[in-house]
Amino acid sequence: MKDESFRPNRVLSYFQEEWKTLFFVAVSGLIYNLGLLAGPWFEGKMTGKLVDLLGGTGTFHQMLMLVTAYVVSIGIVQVSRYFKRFYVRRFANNVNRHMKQILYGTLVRKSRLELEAEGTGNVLTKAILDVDDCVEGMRKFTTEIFDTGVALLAYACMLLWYDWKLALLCMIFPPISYVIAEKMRVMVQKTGAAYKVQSGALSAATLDRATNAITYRVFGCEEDRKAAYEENLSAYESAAVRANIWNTAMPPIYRMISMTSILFILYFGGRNVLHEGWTPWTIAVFTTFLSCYTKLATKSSSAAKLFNAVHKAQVSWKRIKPLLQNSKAEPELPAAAPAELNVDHLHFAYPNGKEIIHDLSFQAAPGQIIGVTGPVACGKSTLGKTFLCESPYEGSITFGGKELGKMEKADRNRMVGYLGHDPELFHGSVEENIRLGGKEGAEEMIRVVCLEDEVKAMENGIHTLVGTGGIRLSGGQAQRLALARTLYHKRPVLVLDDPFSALDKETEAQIFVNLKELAKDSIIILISHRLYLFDQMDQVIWMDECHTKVGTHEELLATVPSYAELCSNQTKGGSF
Ligand SMILES: Nc1ncnc2c1ncn2[C@@H]1O[C@H](COP(=O)(O)OP(=O)(O)OP(=O)(O)O)[C@@H](O)[C@H]1O
Repeated sequence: MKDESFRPNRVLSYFQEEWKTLFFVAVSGLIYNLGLLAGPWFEGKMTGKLVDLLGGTGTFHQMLMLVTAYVVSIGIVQVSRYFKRFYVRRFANNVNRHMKQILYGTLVRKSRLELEAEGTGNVLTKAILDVDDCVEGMRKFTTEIFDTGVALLAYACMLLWYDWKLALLCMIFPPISYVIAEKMRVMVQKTGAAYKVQSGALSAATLDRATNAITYRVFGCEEDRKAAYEENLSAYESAAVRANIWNTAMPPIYRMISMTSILFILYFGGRNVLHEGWTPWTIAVFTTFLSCYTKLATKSSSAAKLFNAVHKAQVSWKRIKPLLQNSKAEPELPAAAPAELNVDHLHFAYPNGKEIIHDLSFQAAPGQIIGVTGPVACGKSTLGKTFLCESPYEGSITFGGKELGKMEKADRNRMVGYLGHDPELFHGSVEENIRLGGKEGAEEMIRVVCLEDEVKAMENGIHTLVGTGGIRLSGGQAQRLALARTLYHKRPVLVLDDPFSALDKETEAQIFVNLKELAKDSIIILISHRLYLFDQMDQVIWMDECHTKVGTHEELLATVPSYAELCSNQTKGGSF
Protein backbone atom coordinates (compact mmCIF):
# COMPACT_ATOMS: atom_id res chain seq x y z
CA MET A 1 0.00 0.00 0.00
CA LYS A 2 1.02 3.61 0.39
CA ASP A 3 4.22 4.80 2.01
CA GLU A 4 3.96 5.47 5.76
CA SER A 5 5.69 8.87 5.44
CA PHE A 6 3.05 10.02 2.96
CA ARG A 7 1.40 13.24 4.14
CA PRO A 8 -1.77 13.96 2.19
CA ASN A 9 -1.80 17.66 3.07
CA ARG A 10 1.65 18.23 1.53
CA VAL A 11 1.92 18.66 -2.25
CA LEU A 12 5.46 17.27 -2.26
CA SER A 13 4.21 13.93 -0.94
CA TYR A 14 2.22 13.35 -4.12
CA PHE A 15 5.31 14.01 -6.24
CA GLN A 16 7.39 11.69 -4.06
CA GLU A 17 4.81 8.96 -4.24
CA GLU A 18 4.86 9.05 -8.05
CA TRP A 19 8.64 9.08 -8.39
CA LYS A 20 8.72 6.16 -10.83
CA THR A 21 6.37 7.83 -13.28
CA LEU A 22 8.24 11.11 -12.81
CA PHE A 23 11.51 9.35 -13.61
CA PHE A 24 10.17 8.44 -17.07
CA VAL A 25 8.87 12.00 -17.43
CA ALA A 26 12.36 13.30 -16.63
CA VAL A 27 14.15 11.02 -19.12
CA SER A 28 11.74 11.64 -22.01
CA GLY A 29 11.51 15.34 -21.08
CA LEU A 30 15.28 15.80 -21.22
CA ILE A 31 15.57 14.04 -24.59
CA TYR A 32 12.69 16.11 -25.94
CA ASN A 33 13.95 19.48 -24.78
CA LEU A 34 17.60 18.99 -25.61
CA GLY A 35 16.46 17.62 -28.95
CA LEU A 36 14.55 20.84 -29.51
CA LEU A 37 17.83 22.73 -29.58
CA ALA A 38 18.72 20.85 -32.72
CA GLY A 39 15.87 22.67 -34.52
CA PRO A 40 17.35 26.20 -34.62
CA TRP A 41 20.85 24.77 -35.12
CA PHE A 42 19.76 22.80 -38.22
CA GLU A 43 17.70 25.74 -39.49
CA GLY A 44 20.76 28.00 -39.32
CA LYS A 45 22.97 25.36 -40.94
CA MET A 46 20.46 24.80 -43.74
CA THR A 47 20.16 28.53 -44.44
CA GLY A 48 23.97 28.75 -44.56
CA LYS A 49 24.14 25.71 -46.85
CA LEU A 50 21.49 27.24 -49.13
CA VAL A 51 23.57 30.41 -49.43
CA ASP A 52 26.62 28.21 -50.26
CA LEU A 53 24.57 26.23 -52.80
CA LEU A 54 23.41 29.41 -54.53
CA GLY A 55 26.96 30.77 -54.44
CA GLY A 56 28.23 27.54 -56.02
CA THR A 57 30.41 26.47 -53.02
CA GLY A 58 28.10 23.77 -51.59
CA THR A 59 26.75 20.52 -53.05
CA PHE A 60 23.22 19.19 -53.27
CA HIS A 61 24.35 15.97 -51.52
CA GLN A 62 25.50 17.97 -48.43
CA MET A 63 22.16 19.74 -48.34
CA LEU A 64 20.33 16.39 -48.60
CA MET A 65 22.33 14.96 -45.68
CA LEU A 66 21.54 18.01 -43.61
CA VAL A 67 17.81 17.81 -44.35
CA THR A 68 17.76 14.05 -43.56
CA ALA A 69 19.52 14.61 -40.22
CA TYR A 70 17.03 17.42 -39.48
CA VAL A 71 14.04 15.13 -40.17
CA VAL A 72 15.51 12.32 -38.01
CA SER A 73 16.10 14.75 -35.13
CA ILE A 74 12.47 15.95 -35.43
CA GLY A 75 11.35 12.28 -35.31
CA ILE A 76 13.32 11.62 -32.10
CA VAL A 77 12.02 14.79 -30.52
CA GLN A 78 8.40 13.94 -31.34
CA VAL A 79 8.63 10.36 -30.06
CA SER A 80 10.14 11.52 -26.78
CA ARG A 81 7.46 14.21 -26.59
CA TYR A 82 4.80 11.51 -26.93
CA PHE A 83 6.32 9.49 -24.06
CA LYS A 84 6.75 12.56 -21.90
CA ARG A 85 3.08 13.52 -22.37
CA PHE A 86 1.96 9.96 -21.73
CA TYR A 87 3.81 9.76 -18.41
CA VAL A 88 2.78 13.25 -17.31
CA ARG A 89 -0.86 12.33 -17.94
CA ARG A 90 -0.39 9.10 -16.01
CA PHE A 91 1.14 11.06 -13.12
CA ALA A 92 -1.83 13.46 -13.14
CA ASN A 93 -4.39 10.64 -13.24
CA ASN A 94 -2.72 8.79 -10.36
CA VAL A 95 -2.56 11.91 -8.19
CA ASN A 96 -6.15 12.85 -9.06
CA ARG A 97 -7.45 9.42 -8.09
CA HIS A 98 -5.44 9.33 -4.86
CA MET A 99 -6.48 12.85 -3.80
CA LYS A 100 -10.14 12.09 -4.47
CA GLN A 101 -9.88 8.85 -2.47
CA ILE A 102 -8.40 10.71 0.51
CA LEU A 103 -10.97 13.50 0.26
CA TYR A 104 -13.79 11.00 0.02
CA GLY A 105 -12.41 9.17 3.06
CA THR A 106 -12.41 12.41 5.04
CA LEU A 107 -15.88 13.45 3.92
CA VAL A 108 -17.54 10.17 4.86
CA ARG A 109 -16.02 10.42 8.31
CA LYS A 110 -17.22 13.96 8.90
CA SER A 111 -20.16 14.37 11.19
CA ARG A 112 -23.56 15.33 9.84
CA LEU A 113 -23.27 18.72 11.56
CA GLU A 114 -19.92 19.52 9.98
CA LEU A 115 -21.18 18.63 6.51
CA GLU A 116 -24.34 20.68 6.97
CA ALA A 117 -22.25 23.62 8.13
CA GLU A 118 -20.07 23.37 5.05
CA GLY A 119 -22.93 23.16 2.54
CA THR A 120 -23.53 20.26 0.17
CA GLY A 121 -22.72 22.21 -2.99
CA ASN A 122 -19.45 23.40 -1.56
CA VAL A 123 -18.49 19.89 -0.53
CA LEU A 124 -19.29 18.53 -4.00
CA THR A 125 -17.25 21.29 -5.60
CA LYS A 126 -14.32 20.52 -3.36
CA ALA A 127 -14.53 16.82 -4.03
CA ILE A 128 -14.54 17.20 -7.81
CA LEU A 129 -13.60 20.60 -9.23
CA ASP A 130 -10.95 21.65 -6.73
CA VAL A 131 -9.09 18.36 -6.97
CA ASP A 132 -9.19 18.60 -10.79
CA ASP A 133 -7.83 22.17 -10.75
CA CYS A 134 -5.19 21.32 -8.26
CA VAL A 135 -3.94 18.31 -10.19
CA GLU A 136 -4.08 20.32 -13.42
CA GLY A 137 -1.71 22.84 -11.81
CA MET A 138 0.61 20.02 -10.74
CA ARG A 139 0.48 18.53 -14.25
CA LYS A 140 1.31 21.85 -15.90
CA PHE A 141 4.10 22.43 -13.41
CA THR A 142 5.60 19.00 -14.17
CA THR A 143 5.31 19.55 -17.91
CA GLU A 144 6.69 23.06 -17.84
CA ILE A 145 9.67 22.17 -15.65
CA PHE A 146 10.99 20.44 -18.77
CA ASP A 147 9.21 22.18 -21.58
CA THR A 148 9.99 25.57 -20.15
CA GLY A 149 12.71 25.28 -17.51
CA VAL A 150 15.15 23.00 -19.34
CA ALA A 151 14.36 24.44 -22.76
CA LEU A 152 14.80 28.04 -21.58
CA LEU A 153 18.15 27.22 -20.04
CA ALA A 154 19.33 25.48 -23.18
CA TYR A 155 18.18 28.31 -25.46
CA ALA A 156 19.73 30.91 -23.19
CA CYS A 157 23.10 29.10 -23.25
CA MET A 158 22.98 28.92 -27.05
CA LEU A 159 22.21 32.66 -27.36
CA LEU A 160 25.02 33.57 -24.95
CA TRP A 161 27.39 31.43 -26.96
CA TYR A 162 26.66 33.32 -30.21
CA ASP A 163 26.73 36.90 -28.80
CA TRP A 164 26.61 37.33 -25.05
CA LYS A 165 26.00 41.10 -25.13
CA LEU A 166 23.05 40.89 -27.47
CA ALA A 167 21.79 37.82 -25.62
CA LEU A 168 21.80 39.65 -22.28
CA LEU A 169 20.07 42.67 -23.84
CA CYS A 170 17.31 40.49 -25.30
CA MET A 171 16.86 38.45 -22.16
CA ILE A 172 15.84 41.48 -20.10
CA PHE A 173 12.32 41.34 -21.53
CA PRO A 174 11.06 37.86 -20.59
CA PRO A 175 11.71 38.50 -16.85
CA ILE A 176 9.70 41.72 -17.16
CA SER A 177 6.76 39.62 -18.36
CA TYR A 178 7.27 37.29 -15.36
CA VAL A 179 7.19 40.20 -12.95
CA ILE A 180 3.96 41.49 -14.51
CA ALA A 181 2.47 37.98 -14.35
CA GLU A 182 3.36 37.82 -10.66
CA LYS A 183 1.72 41.21 -10.05
CA MET A 184 -1.45 40.01 -11.77
CA ARG A 185 -1.56 36.94 -9.53
CA VAL A 186 -3.92 38.58 -7.05
CA MET A 187 -6.59 39.17 -9.69
CA VAL A 188 -6.27 35.64 -11.07
CA GLN A 189 -6.64 34.22 -7.55
CA LYS A 190 -9.46 36.54 -6.56
CA THR A 191 -11.59 35.87 -9.63
CA GLY A 192 -10.74 32.15 -9.41
CA ALA A 193 -11.94 31.99 -5.79
CA ALA A 194 -15.15 33.87 -6.63
CA TYR A 195 -15.80 31.42 -9.46
CA LYS A 196 -15.38 28.48 -7.08
CA VAL A 197 -17.86 29.96 -4.61
CA GLN A 198 -20.45 30.43 -7.37
CA SER A 199 -19.81 26.95 -8.64
CA GLY A 200 -20.56 25.59 -5.14
CA ALA A 201 -23.77 27.62 -4.95
CA LEU A 202 -24.86 26.32 -8.35
CA SER A 203 -24.20 22.70 -7.32
CA ALA A 204 -26.31 23.24 -4.19
CA ALA A 205 -29.13 24.81 -6.22
CA THR A 206 -29.04 21.95 -8.74
CA LEU A 207 -29.18 19.36 -5.99
CA ASP A 208 -32.02 21.18 -4.27
CA ARG A 209 -33.93 21.43 -7.56
CA ALA A 210 -33.53 17.70 -8.26
CA THR A 211 -34.17 16.47 -4.71
CA ASN A 212 -37.26 18.55 -4.10
CA ALA A 213 -38.64 18.47 -7.65
CA ILE A 214 -41.92 16.80 -6.67
CA THR A 215 -42.59 19.19 -3.80
CA TYR A 216 -41.98 22.22 -6.00
CA ARG A 217 -44.27 20.79 -8.70
CA VAL A 218 -47.08 19.90 -6.29
CA PHE A 219 -46.99 23.31 -4.64
CA GLY A 220 -46.71 25.16 -7.94
CA CYS A 221 -43.34 26.69 -7.04
CA GLU A 222 -41.59 25.54 -10.20
CA GLU A 223 -41.47 28.99 -11.79
CA ASP A 224 -40.08 30.54 -8.59
CA ARG A 225 -37.44 27.84 -8.30
CA LYS A 226 -36.60 28.18 -11.97
CA ALA A 227 -36.07 31.91 -11.50
CA ALA A 228 -33.89 31.29 -8.44
CA TYR A 229 -31.91 28.71 -10.37
CA GLU A 230 -31.49 31.09 -13.34
CA GLU A 231 -30.18 33.71 -10.92
CA ASN A 232 -27.58 31.25 -9.66
CA LEU A 233 -26.70 30.30 -13.20
CA SER A 234 -26.19 33.94 -14.23
CA ALA A 235 -24.01 34.63 -11.20
CA TYR A 236 -22.01 31.50 -12.03
CA GLU A 237 -21.60 32.55 -15.68
CA SER A 238 -20.46 36.06 -14.76
CA ALA A 239 -17.95 34.67 -12.27
CA ALA A 240 -16.71 32.16 -14.88
CA VAL A 241 -16.29 34.90 -17.51
CA ARG A 242 -14.39 37.14 -15.10
CA ALA A 243 -12.11 34.28 -14.03
CA ASN A 244 -11.55 33.31 -17.65
CA ILE A 245 -10.70 36.83 -18.77
CA TRP A 246 -7.96 37.14 -16.18
CA ASN A 247 -6.79 33.66 -17.01
CA THR A 248 -6.59 34.03 -20.78
CA ALA A 249 -6.17 37.74 -21.50
CA MET A 250 -2.80 38.08 -19.82
CA PRO A 251 -0.62 35.52 -21.64
CA PRO A 252 -0.72 37.37 -25.03
CA ILE A 253 0.40 40.54 -23.27
CA TYR A 254 3.29 38.72 -21.61
CA ARG A 255 4.23 37.37 -25.02
CA MET A 256 4.24 40.78 -26.68
CA ILE A 257 6.57 42.08 -24.01
CA SER A 258 8.94 39.15 -24.53
CA MET A 259 8.91 39.69 -28.29
CA THR A 260 10.10 43.32 -28.03
CA SER A 261 13.66 41.99 -28.15
CA ILE A 262 13.20 41.00 -31.81
CA LEU A 263 13.76 44.68 -32.71
CA PHE A 264 17.18 44.56 -31.02
CA ILE A 265 18.11 41.34 -32.80
CA LEU A 266 17.19 42.81 -36.18
CA TYR A 267 19.30 45.91 -35.53
CA PHE A 268 22.32 44.53 -33.65
CA GLY A 269 22.23 41.12 -35.38
CA GLY A 270 22.16 42.92 -38.78
CA ARG A 271 25.23 44.92 -37.72
CA ASN A 272 26.95 41.65 -36.73
CA VAL A 273 26.28 40.20 -40.18
CA LEU A 274 27.71 43.39 -41.74
CA HIS A 275 30.70 42.89 -39.40
CA GLU A 276 29.99 46.25 -37.73
CA GLY A 277 28.64 44.89 -34.44
CA TRP A 278 29.92 43.15 -31.31
CA THR A 279 30.63 39.75 -32.94
CA PRO A 280 31.08 38.93 -36.64
CA TRP A 281 28.21 36.66 -37.79
CA THR A 282 27.30 34.71 -40.90
CA ILE A 283 23.72 34.72 -42.15
CA ALA A 284 23.38 31.16 -40.75
CA VAL A 285 24.25 32.36 -37.23
CA PHE A 286 21.84 35.28 -37.56
CA THR A 287 19.01 32.85 -38.51
CA THR A 288 19.89 30.47 -35.66
CA PHE A 289 19.99 33.32 -33.14
CA LEU A 290 16.65 34.76 -34.27
CA SER A 291 14.96 31.36 -34.33
CA CYS A 292 16.43 30.47 -30.95
CA TYR A 293 15.25 33.71 -29.37
CA THR A 294 11.73 33.38 -30.83
CA LYS A 295 11.51 29.93 -29.24
CA LEU A 296 12.86 31.27 -25.92
CA ALA A 297 10.27 34.09 -25.93
CA THR A 298 7.45 31.66 -26.73
CA LYS A 299 8.60 29.39 -23.96
CA SER A 300 8.79 32.22 -21.47
CA SER A 301 5.18 33.12 -22.25
CA SER A 302 4.33 29.49 -21.36
CA ALA A 303 6.09 30.15 -18.08
CA ALA A 304 3.70 33.05 -17.49
CA LYS A 305 0.82 30.72 -18.34
CA LEU A 306 2.27 28.31 -15.84
CA PHE A 307 2.11 31.01 -13.16
CA ASN A 308 -1.59 31.40 -13.87
CA ALA A 309 -2.20 27.65 -13.66
CA VAL A 310 -0.23 27.37 -10.43
CA HIS A 311 -2.07 30.33 -8.85
CA LYS A 312 -5.38 28.78 -9.82
CA ALA A 313 -4.24 25.49 -8.30
CA GLN A 314 -3.21 27.31 -5.11
CA VAL A 315 -6.79 28.55 -4.67
CA SER A 316 -8.10 25.01 -4.94
CA TRP A 317 -5.34 23.59 -2.77
CA LYS A 318 -6.19 26.02 0.04
CA ARG A 319 -9.81 24.85 -0.08
CA ILE A 320 -9.11 21.13 -0.04
CA LYS A 321 -6.00 21.06 2.15
CA PRO A 322 -7.94 20.90 5.45
CA LEU A 323 -9.86 17.91 4.06
CA LEU A 324 -6.78 16.00 2.97
CA GLN A 325 -6.06 14.08 6.13
CA ASN A 326 -4.66 10.67 6.77
CA SER A 327 -7.92 8.84 6.90
CA LYS A 328 -7.16 5.19 6.76
CA ALA A 329 -10.40 3.31 7.02
CA GLU A 330 -10.93 2.68 10.69
CA PRO A 331 -11.38 -1.06 11.06
CA GLU A 332 -14.69 -1.88 12.66
CA LEU A 333 -13.89 -2.79 16.24
CA PRO A 334 -15.93 -5.48 17.98
CA ALA A 335 -18.96 -4.23 19.91
CA ALA A 336 -18.37 -3.28 23.54
CA ALA A 337 -19.63 -5.61 26.27
CA PRO A 338 -23.10 -4.95 27.75
CA ALA A 339 -23.10 -2.52 30.65
CA GLU A 340 -25.25 0.03 32.48
CA LEU A 341 -26.21 3.32 30.88
CA ASN A 342 -26.42 6.26 33.22
CA VAL A 343 -27.78 9.64 32.13
CA ASP A 344 -27.35 12.21 34.85
CA HIS A 345 -28.67 15.81 34.85
CA LEU A 346 -28.35 16.02 31.07
CA HIS A 347 -28.79 19.44 29.43
CA PHE A 348 -28.53 20.14 25.75
CA ALA A 349 -28.84 23.34 23.73
CA TYR A 350 -28.08 23.98 20.04
CA PRO A 351 -25.46 26.63 19.26
CA ASN A 352 -28.29 29.12 18.67
CA GLY A 353 -28.94 28.89 22.42
CA LYS A 354 -32.30 27.12 22.24
CA GLU A 355 -32.47 24.61 25.10
CA ILE A 356 -33.93 21.28 24.03
CA ILE A 357 -33.11 18.93 26.92
CA HIS A 358 -33.40 20.18 30.48
CA ASP A 359 -32.11 18.14 33.39
CA LEU A 360 -32.82 14.62 32.21
CA SER A 361 -31.70 11.69 34.35
CA PHE A 362 -32.35 7.97 33.95
CA GLN A 363 -30.55 4.63 34.20
CA ALA A 364 -30.90 1.58 32.00
CA ALA A 365 -29.59 -1.97 32.36
CA PRO A 366 -28.75 -4.40 29.52
CA GLY A 367 -31.92 -5.87 28.02
CA GLN A 368 -34.07 -2.84 28.81
CA ILE A 369 -36.06 -0.88 26.25
CA ILE A 370 -36.60 2.83 26.88
CA GLY A 371 -39.41 4.50 24.93
CA VAL A 372 -39.07 8.21 24.11
CA THR A 373 -42.07 10.21 23.00
CA GLY A 374 -43.67 13.65 23.15
CA PRO A 375 -45.30 16.28 20.96
CA VAL A 376 -43.93 17.20 17.53
CA ALA A 377 -40.56 18.99 17.66
CA CYS A 378 -40.17 18.51 21.41
CA GLY A 379 -36.58 17.26 20.94
CA LYS A 380 -36.88 13.45 20.63
CA SER A 381 -34.43 13.20 17.72
CA THR A 382 -32.12 15.65 19.45
CA LEU A 383 -32.04 13.37 22.50
CA GLY A 384 -31.24 10.40 20.21
CA LYS A 385 -28.39 12.28 18.54
CA THR A 386 -26.99 13.41 21.88
CA PHE A 387 -25.73 9.83 22.32
CA LEU A 388 -23.63 10.32 19.18
CA CYS A 389 -21.92 13.30 20.87
CA GLU A 390 -21.84 15.34 17.67
CA SER A 391 -22.36 18.47 19.78
CA PRO A 392 -21.28 18.98 23.38
CA TYR A 393 -23.78 18.41 26.19
CA GLU A 394 -23.85 19.34 29.85
CA GLY A 395 -24.29 16.81 32.61
CA SER A 396 -23.22 13.26 32.05
CA ILE A 397 -23.90 10.18 29.93
CA THR A 398 -21.86 7.21 31.06
CA PHE A 399 -21.74 3.71 29.69
CA GLY A 400 -20.05 1.15 31.92
CA GLY A 401 -18.89 4.09 34.04
CA LYS A 402 -17.16 5.88 31.14
CA GLU A 403 -18.28 9.30 29.92
CA LEU A 404 -19.43 9.08 26.28
CA GLY A 405 -18.45 12.67 25.45
CA LYS A 406 -14.85 12.10 26.56
CA MET A 407 -14.31 8.90 24.63
CA GLU A 408 -12.45 8.50 21.36
CA LYS A 409 -14.92 8.34 18.48
CA ALA A 410 -13.85 4.77 17.66
CA ASP A 411 -14.58 3.63 21.24
CA ARG A 412 -17.95 5.35 21.25
CA ASN A 413 -18.77 3.67 17.94
CA ARG A 414 -18.32 0.31 19.66
CA MET A 415 -21.01 1.22 22.16
CA VAL A 416 -23.70 3.16 20.39
CA GLY A 417 -25.65 2.06 17.30
CA TYR A 418 -27.91 4.66 15.69
CA LEU A 419 -30.74 4.66 13.17
CA GLY A 420 -31.95 8.11 12.12
CA HIS A 421 -35.02 9.27 10.19
CA ASP A 422 -33.33 8.94 6.83
CA PRO A 423 -32.63 5.31 5.76
CA GLU A 424 -29.45 6.50 3.92
CA LEU A 425 -29.23 3.59 1.51
CA PHE A 426 -26.24 3.63 -0.82
CA HIS A 427 -25.78 2.23 -4.31
CA GLY A 428 -25.16 -1.46 -3.74
CA SER A 429 -27.01 -4.73 -3.20
CA VAL A 430 -29.48 -5.36 -0.37
CA GLU A 431 -26.83 -7.53 1.25
CA GLU A 432 -24.07 -4.91 0.92
CA ASN A 433 -26.36 -2.26 2.37
CA ILE A 434 -26.86 -4.41 5.44
CA ARG A 435 -23.31 -5.65 5.87
CA LEU A 436 -21.61 -2.33 5.14
CA GLY A 437 -18.15 -3.78 5.47
CA GLY A 438 -19.20 -6.76 7.63
CA LYS A 439 -18.15 -10.24 6.46
CA GLU A 440 -20.92 -12.66 7.41
CA GLY A 441 -24.31 -13.08 5.78
CA ALA A 442 -27.19 -10.67 6.24
CA GLU A 443 -30.12 -13.12 5.94
CA GLU A 444 -30.79 -13.30 9.67
CA MET A 445 -31.35 -9.54 9.90
CA ILE A 446 -33.64 -9.61 6.87
CA ARG A 447 -35.80 -12.08 8.80
CA VAL A 448 -35.70 -9.99 11.98
CA VAL A 449 -37.05 -6.93 10.17
CA CYS A 450 -39.73 -9.01 8.36
CA LEU A 451 -38.31 -8.28 4.90
CA GLU A 452 -37.69 -11.91 3.94
CA ASP A 453 -40.57 -12.43 1.53
CA GLU A 454 -40.12 -9.09 -0.17
CA VAL A 455 -36.39 -9.66 -0.75
CA LYS A 456 -37.10 -13.16 -2.11
CA ALA A 457 -39.55 -11.66 -4.57
CA MET A 458 -36.92 -9.23 -5.90
CA GLU A 459 -35.32 -10.11 -9.22
CA ASN A 460 -31.89 -10.93 -7.76
CA GLY A 461 -32.99 -11.57 -4.21
CA ILE A 462 -30.43 -10.40 -1.67
CA HIS A 463 -28.13 -9.31 -4.51
CA THR A 464 -30.66 -6.87 -5.95
CA LEU A 465 -29.25 -3.37 -6.35
CA VAL A 466 -30.87 -0.58 -4.36
CA GLY A 467 -30.00 3.08 -3.77
CA THR A 468 -29.12 5.42 -6.63
CA GLY A 469 -29.51 3.50 -9.88
CA GLY A 470 -31.02 0.43 -8.17
CA ILE A 471 -34.63 -0.63 -7.74
CA ARG A 472 -36.96 1.75 -5.97
CA LEU A 473 -37.92 0.56 -2.50
CA SER A 474 -41.06 1.67 -0.70
CA GLY A 475 -40.62 3.92 2.35
CA GLY A 476 -41.34 0.97 4.68
CA GLN A 477 -38.90 -1.33 2.84
CA ALA A 478 -36.12 1.25 2.95
CA GLN A 479 -36.79 1.83 6.64
CA ARG A 480 -36.61 -1.89 7.45
CA LEU A 481 -33.45 -2.33 5.37
CA ALA A 482 -31.81 0.48 7.34
CA LEU A 483 -32.98 -1.12 10.58
CA ALA A 484 -31.50 -4.45 9.46
CA ARG A 485 -28.15 -2.68 8.94
CA THR A 486 -28.26 -1.12 12.40
CA LEU A 487 -29.06 -4.46 14.01
CA TYR A 488 -26.43 -6.29 11.96
CA HIS A 489 -23.75 -4.06 13.49
CA LYS A 490 -24.69 -5.06 17.01
CA ARG A 491 -24.04 -2.53 19.78
CA PRO A 492 -24.85 -2.58 23.51
CA VAL A 493 -26.79 0.70 23.15
CA LEU A 494 -29.16 1.06 20.18
CA VAL A 495 -30.81 4.40 19.46
CA LEU A 496 -33.67 3.89 16.99
CA ASP A 497 -35.39 7.09 15.85
CA ASP A 498 -38.93 6.30 14.70
CA PRO A 499 -37.96 3.02 13.01
CA PHE A 500 -41.57 1.88 12.48
CA SER A 501 -43.17 5.11 11.26
CA ALA A 502 -43.78 3.74 7.74
CA LEU A 503 -44.99 0.28 8.82
CA ASP A 504 -48.38 -1.25 9.51
CA LYS A 505 -49.30 -2.24 13.05
CA GLU A 506 -48.85 -6.01 12.61
CA THR A 507 -45.41 -5.73 11.02
CA GLU A 508 -44.33 -3.28 13.71
CA ALA A 509 -45.47 -5.66 16.47
CA GLN A 510 -43.68 -8.61 14.86
CA ILE A 511 -40.43 -6.70 14.40
CA PHE A 512 -40.64 -5.54 18.02
CA VAL A 513 -40.87 -9.16 19.20
CA ASN A 514 -37.90 -10.13 17.01
CA LEU A 515 -35.95 -7.11 18.18
CA LYS A 516 -36.42 -7.96 21.85
CA GLU A 517 -35.21 -11.48 21.18
CA LEU A 518 -32.22 -10.39 19.11
CA ALA A 519 -31.02 -7.57 21.35
CA LYS A 520 -31.62 -9.31 24.69
CA ASP A 521 -28.52 -7.82 26.25
CA SER A 522 -28.61 -4.42 24.54
CA ILE A 523 -30.21 -1.23 25.81
CA ILE A 524 -32.67 0.03 23.21
CA ILE A 525 -33.74 3.67 23.15
CA LEU A 526 -36.80 3.67 20.93
CA ILE A 527 -38.07 7.06 19.79
CA SER A 528 -41.63 6.99 18.48
CA HIS A 529 -44.80 8.97 17.95
CA ARG A 530 -46.92 5.84 18.14
CA LEU A 531 -47.49 4.53 21.62
CA TYR A 532 -49.29 1.22 21.47
CA LEU A 533 -46.05 -0.72 22.14
CA PHE A 534 -45.15 1.59 25.01
CA ASP A 535 -46.80 -0.59 27.63
CA GLN A 536 -44.03 -3.12 26.86
CA MET A 537 -41.24 -0.63 27.53
CA ASP A 538 -39.19 -0.86 30.71
CA GLN A 539 -39.22 2.93 31.04
CA VAL A 540 -40.75 5.82 29.13
CA ILE A 541 -39.29 9.31 28.69
CA TRP A 542 -41.90 11.98 28.01
CA MET A 543 -40.49 15.19 26.49
CA ASP A 544 -42.37 18.46 26.29
CA GLU A 545 -40.91 21.93 25.80
CA CYS A 546 -37.48 20.79 27.00
CA HIS A 547 -38.89 19.34 30.22
CA THR A 548 -38.75 15.62 30.66
CA LYS A 549 -40.53 13.08 32.80
CA VAL A 550 -39.22 9.54 33.27
CA GLY A 551 -41.18 6.56 34.59
CA THR A 552 -42.92 3.35 33.65
CA HIS A 553 -45.81 3.50 31.19
CA GLU A 554 -48.26 3.18 34.07
CA GLU A 555 -46.57 5.88 36.16
CA LEU A 556 -46.66 8.35 33.28
CA LEU A 557 -50.30 7.50 32.53
CA ALA A 558 -51.07 8.45 36.11
CA THR A 559 -48.88 11.55 36.38
CA VAL A 560 -48.60 13.13 32.90
CA PRO A 561 -52.04 14.08 31.51
CA SER A 562 -50.65 14.84 27.99
CA TYR A 563 -49.14 11.35 27.81
CA ALA A 564 -52.36 9.75 29.05
CA GLU A 565 -54.35 11.75 26.48
CA LEU A 566 -52.04 10.78 23.61
CA CYS A 567 -52.23 7.09 24.57
CA SER A 568 -55.96 7.23 24.90
CA ASN A 569 -56.35 8.93 21.50
CA GLN A 570 -54.20 6.32 19.82
CA THR A 571 -55.72 3.26 21.47
CA LYS A 572 -59.18 4.48 20.53
CA GLY A 573 -58.05 3.79 17.00
CA GLY A 574 -57.72 7.48 16.24
CA SER A 575 -54.45 7.85 14.42
CA PHE A 576 -53.45 4.33 13.43
N1 LIG B 1 -29.21 21.45 14.10
C1 LIG B 1 -30.12 22.18 14.74
N2 LIG B 1 -29.85 23.45 15.09
C2 LIG B 1 -30.75 24.20 15.77
N3 LIG B 1 -31.98 23.77 16.11
C3 LIG B 1 -32.32 22.52 15.77
C4 LIG B 1 -31.42 21.66 15.06
N4 LIG B 1 -32.02 20.47 14.86
C5 LIG B 1 -33.24 20.57 15.42
N5 LIG B 1 -33.42 21.79 15.96
C6 LIG B 1 -34.59 22.28 16.67
O1 LIG B 1 -34.72 21.51 17.85
C7 LIG B 1 -36.09 21.27 18.12
C8 LIG B 1 -36.32 19.78 18.32
O2 LIG B 1 -36.06 19.12 17.10
P1 LIG B 1 -36.10 17.53 17.01
O3 LIG B 1 -35.89 17.13 15.60
O4 LIG B 1 -35.18 16.98 18.02
O5 LIG B 1 -37.60 17.25 17.46
P2 LIG B 1 -38.45 15.92 17.38
O6 LIG B 1 -39.22 15.83 18.62
O7 LIG B 1 -37.58 14.76 17.03
O8 LIG B 1 -39.38 16.26 16.15
P3 LIG B 1 -40.40 15.29 15.39
O9 LIG B 1 -41.54 15.06 16.33
O10 LIG B 1 -40.82 16.11 14.23
O11 LIG B 1 -39.69 14.04 15.05
C9 LIG B 1 -36.89 21.84 16.96
O12 LIG B 1 -37.42 23.08 17.36
C10 LIG B 1 -35.85 22.03 15.88
O13 LIG B 1 -36.16 23.16 15.11
